[in-house]
Amino acid sequence: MTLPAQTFDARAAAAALAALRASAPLVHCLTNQVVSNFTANVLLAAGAAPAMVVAEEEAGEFAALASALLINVGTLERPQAAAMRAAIGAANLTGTPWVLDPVAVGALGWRTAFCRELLAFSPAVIRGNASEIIALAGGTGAGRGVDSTAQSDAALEAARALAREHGSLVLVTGATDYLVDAHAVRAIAGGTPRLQQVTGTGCALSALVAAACGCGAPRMDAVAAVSALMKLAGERAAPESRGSGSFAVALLDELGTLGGEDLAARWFA
Ligand SMILES: Nc1ncnc2c1ncn2[C@@H]1O[C@H](COP(=O)(O)OP(=O)(O)OP(=O)(O)O)[C@@H](O)[C@H]1O
Ligand SMILES: Cc1ncsc1CCO
Ligand SMILES: [Mg+2]
Repeated sequence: MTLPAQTFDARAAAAALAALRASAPLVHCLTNQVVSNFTANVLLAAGAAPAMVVAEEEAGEFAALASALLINVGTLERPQAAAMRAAIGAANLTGTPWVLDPVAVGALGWRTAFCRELLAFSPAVIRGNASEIIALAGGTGAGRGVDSTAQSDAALEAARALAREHGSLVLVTGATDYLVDAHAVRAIAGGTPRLQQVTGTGCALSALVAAACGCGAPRMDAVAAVSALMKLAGERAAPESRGSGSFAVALLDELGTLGGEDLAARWFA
């Protein structure tokens, strides 16, 4: 049975965001072609340092010296799959935490099998929408392409099963984000549906999750912090913008401006 969700610790998250900004983690991104540039800009805005080192010949070398690694299968192709295996292998040898974003898992067979194979290599965090998390855990969660057809709370059982089996934290995103480990569920509510009208906000959040894993703060607090940061940046950007284009720009501005004290003021009960 799923545990009742508690709200997250906004003060601890605020401290974790400060630690992220202070440490400027170097995030190695093996991500999809659609969101690569946006992801790099989101990381920079939040105070991290992005690097997209994509060749199989270099991916292991770079993963070994990065603060954290992001694996996102959104536009997976065979050479990229080889680079991902190399990067994860090196990351696990050197203790670099890595994050899995299982884009469109459940909707497509090859990437579903690939992501299930990767679970054996213990991702620090799995971040996906509800359909992806349900499918990754073995359920019938096929979304509509890269989009979820389920609400995030429908994926809580699946998230807990993944957390238990693989020792990962799982962040299921949606109107409420749920951060799940084997013992607890923390809810981060808020944001704006506008976040779904710009491609790659979830993918870029997964990169921020990697930054959170590489910043030295307690992992649960740091991942909650970046979930809350994306939600609050969306809330602030929405009224400043005229449509998707200006929303994306305002979102980057807000990601760079908001600090831990803003998270605490928004969510501290
Ligand atoms: N209905 C909603 N209301 C508020 N925030 C939302 C809503 N749906 C998603 N979000 C937020 O949008 C961001 C992306 O989450 P989403 O679940 O859409 O990821 P995704 O489907 O993987 O996105 P993408 O594949 O485009 O990168 C998260 O910050 C999430 O909290
Ligand atoms: C639109 C799209 N197609 C493959 S990956 C991606 C980015 C959002 O997940
Ligand atoms: Mg996604």
